[in-house]
Amino acid sequence: MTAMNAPQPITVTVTGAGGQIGYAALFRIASGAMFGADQPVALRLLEIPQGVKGAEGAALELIDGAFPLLASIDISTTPDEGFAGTNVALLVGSRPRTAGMERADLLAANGAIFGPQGRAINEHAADDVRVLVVGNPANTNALIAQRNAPDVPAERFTALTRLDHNRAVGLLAERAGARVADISGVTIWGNHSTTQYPDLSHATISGRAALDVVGETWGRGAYIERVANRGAEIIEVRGGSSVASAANAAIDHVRDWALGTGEAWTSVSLPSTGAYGIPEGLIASVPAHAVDGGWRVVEGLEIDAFSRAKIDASVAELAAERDQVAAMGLIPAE
Ligand SMILES: NC(=O)C1=CN([C@@H]2O[C@H](COP(=O)(O)OP(=O)(O)OC[C@H]3O[C@@H](n4cnc5c(N)ncnc54)[C@H](O)[C@@H]3O)[C@@H](O)[C@H]2O)C=CC1
Ligand SMILES: O=C([O-])CC(=O)C(=O)O
Repeated sequence: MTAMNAPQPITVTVTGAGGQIGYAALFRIASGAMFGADQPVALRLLEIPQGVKGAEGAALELIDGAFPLLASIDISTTPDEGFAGTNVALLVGSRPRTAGMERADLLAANGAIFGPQGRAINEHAADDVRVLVVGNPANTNALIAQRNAPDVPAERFTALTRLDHNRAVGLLAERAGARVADISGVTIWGNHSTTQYPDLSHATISGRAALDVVGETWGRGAYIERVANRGAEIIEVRGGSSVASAANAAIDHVRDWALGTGEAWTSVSLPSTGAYGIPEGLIASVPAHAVDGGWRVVEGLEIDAFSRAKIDASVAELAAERDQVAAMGLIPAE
């Protein structure tokens, strides 16, 4: 018997769907991990011609998964089609850095991807579209997409620092011999890069100050380095960059955005409205609750001198990236 009031499917577009993170994410989205066990999803897989076979293969396997919540699968190679009517856009596909490439080359190559994608989202996505950028350099790619989508509210554009957040929580739990569920109040500030600041100042483990449990020497020293360089550690050990944990974090991010965080907070890269001294417009990681389908930055946290310097350094990197892409004409003038 068909359910009488089955909800309409939520349309999710995944770019780079033929790549590794796409492969790890699609099956979990289809299984209900993103919106819950009662919410159907329609998947749109957006690839470039070179990657389309990977997307086609994933689509064949999605059929073979016989997921009851999977309403449809469409594959496209143009952003206009790929974002048509989309409610959630996961921008995973991007140009990885290759040997000899300067950061400026990477920013230019990605500008050529995220500018047109931003414009296509502006023109063709659903009115309630929510965007999560995973492809690196994620924060600045998100800025490029957002600034090319002037009709979409700026706060609908976010970048992934949930993987950094989850790493920070996981490594703290391991060190303290605690359960992840007993940890709260961890924050990642700034850029998804090695300048990020994993901040334990307000974190607790079973109600005790985390810095008292693990000690300041570690919590404000080796811990920060470990979290900030975890991506490189994974590459060294696995021989390839994080895939399943990145897909997991992207799903956590969208699930919290859609369903809410309750009392807990998480870390999200959001367009700044000036909170905590972060220049307006930069897409920087902050502590946030999700309430009624929107992010609310956690207010009133005390920032001591150590934290201030760390936040400022990462935010300065974001400002420099913004200035570079502005100089290249990849974001429209203010
Ligand atoms: N923010 C974060 O925490 C993390 C970000 N990443 C980043 O995620 C990105 C994807 O990683 P993987 O899936 O492992 O890479 P991958 O190389 O396996 O897949 C990327 C896919 O994107 C496709 N693609 C490239 N340009 C595209 C475009 N214009 N439109 C649609 N598709 C396009 C490629 O054809 C390829 O299939 C990389 O930029 C990586 O650095 C990875 C881990 C964590
Ligand atoms: O470091 C990389 O290349 C991939 C990445 O963003 C991460 O693992 O955090």
